[in-house]
Amino acid sequence: MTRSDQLNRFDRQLWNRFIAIAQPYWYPTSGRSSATFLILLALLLMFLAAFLFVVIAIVSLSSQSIFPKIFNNIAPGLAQNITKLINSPGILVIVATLLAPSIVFFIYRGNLIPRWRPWALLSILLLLAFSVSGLNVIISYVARFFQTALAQKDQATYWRFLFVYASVFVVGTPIVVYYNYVREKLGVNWRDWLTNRFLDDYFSDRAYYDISNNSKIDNPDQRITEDIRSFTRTSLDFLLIILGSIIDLIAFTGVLWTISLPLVLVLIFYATFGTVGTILIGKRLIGINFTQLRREADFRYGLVHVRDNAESIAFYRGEDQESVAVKQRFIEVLRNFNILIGWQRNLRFFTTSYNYFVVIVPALVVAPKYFTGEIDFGAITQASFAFSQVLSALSLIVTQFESLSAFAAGVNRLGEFEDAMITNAKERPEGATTIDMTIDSHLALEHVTLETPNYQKILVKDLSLDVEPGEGLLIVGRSGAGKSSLLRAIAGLWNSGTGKLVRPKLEEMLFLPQRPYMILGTLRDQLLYPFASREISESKLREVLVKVNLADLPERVGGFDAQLDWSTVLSLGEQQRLAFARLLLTEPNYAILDEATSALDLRNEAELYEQIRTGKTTFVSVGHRTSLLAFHKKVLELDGAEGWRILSAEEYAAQES
Ligand SMILES: Nc1ncnc2c1ncn2[C@@H]1O[C@H](COP(=O)(O)OP(=O)(O)OP(=O)(O)O)[C@@H](O)[C@H]1O
Repeated sequence: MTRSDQLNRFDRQLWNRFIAIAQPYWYPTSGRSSATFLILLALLLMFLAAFLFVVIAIVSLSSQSIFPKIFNNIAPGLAQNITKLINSPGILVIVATLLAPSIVFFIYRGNLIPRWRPWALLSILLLLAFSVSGLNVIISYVARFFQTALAQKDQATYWRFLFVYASVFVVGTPIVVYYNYVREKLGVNWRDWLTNRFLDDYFSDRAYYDISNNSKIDNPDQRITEDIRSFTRTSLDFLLIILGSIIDLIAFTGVLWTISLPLVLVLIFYATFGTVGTILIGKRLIGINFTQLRREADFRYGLVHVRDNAESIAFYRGEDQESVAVKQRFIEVLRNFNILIGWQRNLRFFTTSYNYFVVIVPALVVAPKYFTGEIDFGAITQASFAFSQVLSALSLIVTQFESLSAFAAGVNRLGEFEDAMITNAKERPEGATTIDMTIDSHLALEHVTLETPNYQKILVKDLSLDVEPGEGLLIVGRSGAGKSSLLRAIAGLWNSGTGKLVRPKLEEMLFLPQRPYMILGTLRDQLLYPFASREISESKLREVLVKVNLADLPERVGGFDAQLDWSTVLSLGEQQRLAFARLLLTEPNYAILDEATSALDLRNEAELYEQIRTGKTTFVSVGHRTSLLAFHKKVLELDGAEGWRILSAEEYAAQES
């Protein structure tokens, strides 16, 4: 089965992924906990329905006893029905529906109390959802009464129910407004929680680095921003749509049943036909939506890439090519989008005609009853309304299929991303070995064979060496020989291969990568990076800037709290000197420098190394210049064909001269 076939389906994997992402906000995931979670949710619904009944009963009975005449005019029979229910065994069901969930929630309180906020918001939201559905039922009755009064020219009843109609809206407005507000609020809280969880996973165990090398996971940025936002929003929307549908189904099937039984049967047949038809026509949409999300993200990334590399592109005058490349990505977006709207069109042929017939079907079935005088005029409108309500409840898949398929695509993207972060994303072949890592006070490699992460190429074979404190090692070799890769292995970024690596804790080492890295932040943040919480006085910062020949920098850029786009404002050499300033402030035991002075003139380079040599720091450097020999005792030469040699600095200098 191909990957896109897998994405095309509503299946168990999709459900498991959905639960794995959605559930932890509400209930911890482990073992069979998703069954517990779903049961708790169902119990909450039952509890709220019973609770709402109690509230309505109290309000109705007390209104009836205070204003019996008005109440019986507006809601004939309501108080009697409630009293009948209270006096029947039905009351036991209601009491049980209130008690059982309370007991179960009490038993599971350990897992629920820390998550009280989402559950409280959800309870309010569900109560409001019940109220909105209840309002719809009330409106259907009130409209029926005043339309019948209209047809019968019964003025008094007409005005009375028109007034009731208006009052229902007055009560309904805040309910509907708050229903939407609480839904958004819960959506935001959930997004907040889920985004932070994904960010934590993304930054732990260097998952962001491994994912950047993982060809399956495109555009993690979009997954964390857009995909999570639409996930939380749409999940809540679906929950409420499903719940609303169930309530409507129960309430309006009752209404419909009292008007016409055949209509209920026609309805069930019609809805089943619609659902099956929609799934058959629409199932391709999930895969197409998945591709659409990816293409949109690729297109946006194309533009971000141009922004990040604006100067290089401008020097090369690469506009034409960049524009073609970006437009090509946009063409891909549109190509898939055209397929998407083609399938949406096919689906809509079906759903639109399906929806048109909703108006005709009840009229066909109910009108003869009106002509024979079996039902009143208002019942026709009420039947149509109830029919369309129940039908849309039963046709959930028909009406929601497009958004459901987009949602499924989003769930797959997030699920895949989460799997990659948790399993730590390295695409390792079966039986692949890794280099052992041991923490000690010195740096040493014992019989290390280092391979590229995908195990396609051996970079260096059976390498053993020792870098004692104060000694210093210079790694040389032609371009592509594996010098930077060896540093990556020391840092623990790469570990494909065999052998043993001994090194101090990472806190005692500082790596300066080949391309100086400038963070988004102030000059002070820049200097303190990556240990931003240290308290270092401004005079100390100035002292260090003097040492790296950047004494005038604070004045030039507007002080230590200036925020600039540092990687464009500073020259490459200035960025390298700033990186050295970090080194001087951190004073690590080992400094690992990957051509960290390549953009500097010889004098500046020598001065920087000199500054550090006076401290306690030992160097491991990669570089091509023989001038660096003065600061290192040993030289490791990689020949680019898995071989290596260790020489003293003097031997290497003699060989080069
Ligand atoms: N993420 C990666 N996956 C697979 N191979 C890689 C990856 N990164 C680099 N390589 C390959 O590993 C080899 C060694 O790369 P490395 O960056 O260590 O070279 P280097 O000796 O530092 O070169 P230079 O002096 O040009 O910086 C190269 O052939 C490179 O193409």
